[in-house]
Amino acid sequence: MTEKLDIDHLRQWIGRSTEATDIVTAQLVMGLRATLFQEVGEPRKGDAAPFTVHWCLAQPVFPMSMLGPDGHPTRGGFLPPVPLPRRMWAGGEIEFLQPLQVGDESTRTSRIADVQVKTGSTGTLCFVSVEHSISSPRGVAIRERQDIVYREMTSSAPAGAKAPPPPPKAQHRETHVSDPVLLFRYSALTFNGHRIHYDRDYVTKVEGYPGLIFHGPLQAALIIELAAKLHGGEAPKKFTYRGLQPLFEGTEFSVNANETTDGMELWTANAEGQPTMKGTAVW
Ligand SMILES: C/C(=C\C(=O)SCCNC(=O)CCNC(=O)[C@H](O)C(C)(C)COP(=O)(O)OP(=O)(O)OC[C@H]1O[C@@H](n2cnc3c(N)ncnc32)[C@H](O)[C@@H]1OP(=O)(O)O)C(=O)O
Repeated sequence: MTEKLDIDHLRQWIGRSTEATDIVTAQLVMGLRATLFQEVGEPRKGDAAPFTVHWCLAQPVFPMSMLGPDGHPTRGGFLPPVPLPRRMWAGGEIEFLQPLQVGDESTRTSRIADVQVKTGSTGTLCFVSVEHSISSPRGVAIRERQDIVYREMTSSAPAGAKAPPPPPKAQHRETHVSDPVLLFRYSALTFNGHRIHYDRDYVTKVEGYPGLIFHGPLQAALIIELAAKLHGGEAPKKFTYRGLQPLFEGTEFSVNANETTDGMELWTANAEGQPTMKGTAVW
């Protein structure tokens, strides 16, 4: 049973802000490269880190006694106390201004930008948008908006679910396997205690999904790295993305790109070739 959503109360969180600082270490860069299927190498001070290393930096650390049932910090601190039980990373927009480097001290300033309730095909959704600005000693490195969605506990497939369309064709495709060890490594790198990524009993019996869920930011990170690789190693100026459906453990998945007149359309897809996250990159 879900508590009633008091949107006026939740919107009082808009404008709250927080700041945290961390250092881009060579060890972190090696771990992230390995998790992004890149050559690990021997990163040295001043070497560029993977483009989304900031998602591993200065993550909130709370004692075990302050965690909620899903493994995230109890809501109602920086994030509003949304009473819907199932949290997901919905999407966002990132502007890359300059790369973070090994040895950088980086500060992230975060602000709750919006809280909205919507009705989707899967039930009630509450979106919380958080804006972040990430700086390095050379100035602002990244600006982004992250959309987090909280979902009610619905039983099954979206109402009126139809047969999926044919999988989209890709000019560029990389395939990997969504091994639970990969998910565990990314949870560890991001100090993300969310049980849906590593606790199979919890994700299937409590949240009702068929298996462990691949992180949204890990899909986005792989997409961004592919975009940059296809564009001479340069991160897009702007990347806008949205999670469409969960990607589950244990299957092959792909990272895909099509060049367009303005940049690239990119997506991750499950073993059936159906997109699970899609994004647009412009340079
Ligand atoms: C880290 C971390 C957690 C994770 O990584 S969780 C894993 C990654 N995330 C996902 O797998 C989410 C995949 N997406 C979905 O499952 C569905 O898209 C979702 C979010 C359940 C919504 O599906 P619905 O079918 O119920 O929604 P509709 O398509 O009918 O849309 C209803 C309105 O909501 C807006 N909307 C939908 N999706 C998004 C989105 N991704 N971002 C922003 N807004 C979205 C849509 O535009 C509709 O709005 P209207 O104004 O047109 O009504 C961790 O926890 O840390």
